[in-house]
Amino acid sequence: MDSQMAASTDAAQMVLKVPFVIGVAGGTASGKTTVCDMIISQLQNQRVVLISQEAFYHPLTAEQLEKVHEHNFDHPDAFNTELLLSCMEELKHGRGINIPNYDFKLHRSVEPARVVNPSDVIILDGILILHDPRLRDFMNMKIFVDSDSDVRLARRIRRDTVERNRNILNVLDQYSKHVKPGFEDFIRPTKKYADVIIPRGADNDVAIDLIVQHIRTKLGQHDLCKIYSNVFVIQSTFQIRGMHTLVRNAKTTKHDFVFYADRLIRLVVEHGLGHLPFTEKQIITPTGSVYSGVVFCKRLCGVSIIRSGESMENALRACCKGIKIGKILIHGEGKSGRQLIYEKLPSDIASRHVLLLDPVLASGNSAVKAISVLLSKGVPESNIVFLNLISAPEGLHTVCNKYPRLKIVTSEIDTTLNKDLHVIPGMGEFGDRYFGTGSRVITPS
Ligand SMILES: Nc1nc2c(ncn2[C@@H]2O[C@H](COP(=O)(O)OP(=O)(O)OP(=O)(O)O)[C@@H](O)[C@H]2O)c(=O)[nH]1
Ligand SMILES: O=P(O)(O)OC[C@H]1O[C@H](OP(=O)(O)OP(=O)(O)O)[C@H](O)[C@@H]1O
Ligand SMILES: O=c1cc[nH]c(=O)[nH]1
Repeated sequence: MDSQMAASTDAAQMVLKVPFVIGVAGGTASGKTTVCDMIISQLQNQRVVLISQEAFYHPLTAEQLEKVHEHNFDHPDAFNTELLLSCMEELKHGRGINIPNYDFKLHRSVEPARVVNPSDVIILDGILILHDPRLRDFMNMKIFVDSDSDVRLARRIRRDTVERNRNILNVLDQYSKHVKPGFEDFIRPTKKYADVIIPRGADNDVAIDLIVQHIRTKLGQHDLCKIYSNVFVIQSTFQIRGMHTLVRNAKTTKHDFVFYADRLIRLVVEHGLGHLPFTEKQIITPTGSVYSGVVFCKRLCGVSIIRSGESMENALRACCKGIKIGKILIHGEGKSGRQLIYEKLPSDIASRHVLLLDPVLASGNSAVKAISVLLSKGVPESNIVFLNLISAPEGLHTVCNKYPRLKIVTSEIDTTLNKDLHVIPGMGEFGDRYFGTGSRVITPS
């Protein structure tokens, strides 16, 4: 494969929509299926697929079939988790799959297999769906349906005797031998992995509404924001797209570039300030009424990465009167080497929240170096908000993996980097265009 093809394949991988995966666990007859159905029916205009862990039961051997009443269907070993993991890997990469069509009477899968197409949302449900850490790693949201055990037993008896035609004594025998111990030993312990625990199962409309709202928000976000909860992209509008169209255009004059870059920077700075802590305050308005408001965080400072980061200082000063701004100069050596050349930072920086300024996040090497300087001065990682105009996925992966507690605020996430580590589509050499020092146009490789 030539380098151009390799680059475009990489770019295609980057733009591939990663599904939002939800795991729904809970004891037998807790109402998992009903919760999933309610979520699906509320996510009307999304491509949603439900995959039940029950489809992945190992088929019973002839010997096991003879003693089916003694078989433990409530143990993690009863499931072919390796097969489920490989199915999830395929779906994650946008490829359709066939999953077993498990027959509960025959205790094995039957033809035809069920075809599952790539989807925006994948819901995995099952008693032990949160048990294997590798499966949990696929999930963006983990739910545990927590219903009263007496209610669950009553539902189970009704379901197995009325709907599945089973003998009540066998149902009770299976419950005390396997179902209850399986719940105590393996299912209940997975509750601690859940992001959301739904008490009263499907009767809890409020919890289900909140879950659906969260999923809708996540679906509207860039895939990287689904992966990294510390990445924030400012809400796109036609106005913002229009400004990006101007600054990204190679033909835009220096004057216009500076004008529109400044407008975008101002928006990013305002958004970034919104991530600082506030304290509540009530004031009296001229009408004599009480207004319940907030007071801005006072202990903050800016730090710009020279030279492009300095273009963001004016916007920060315009928003925060008299703010202290430190500087860091980093020299790039080859593709990954970064050396600190100079730093001048407020002496009490360790007790401040820091807005780190750099309009372009490319490989992330400069950012990692600058952040390590801040940490070495005693700034807590969670006190840093890194502000960008554009960010490449590679840089976001690098910074977020190394520093998961800082926040990154950006106005757009680009597609990829080219072999020279320029952001694609990007806006070229930001510093040269802003300060008028160059005329080089970067060609996509
Ligand atoms: N008797 C019997 N039980 C089985 C078999 N296969 C699975 N089970 C039981 O099915 C249960 C798993 O399904 P449940 O969690 O009850 O399924 P569900 O219908 O999705 O439950 P909710 O949606 O939460 O109401 C386990 O407790 C197993 O004991 C089988 O072939 N025979
Ligand atoms: O994520 P990275 O791959 O490290 O690249 C990003 C760095 O590149 C740009 O600076 P540049 O080196 O062009 O210097 P300048 O600001 O002086 O123009 C940008 O302002 C970042 O500091
Ligand atoms: O595309 C890029 C990459 C690094 N720095 C820039 O200014 N632009």
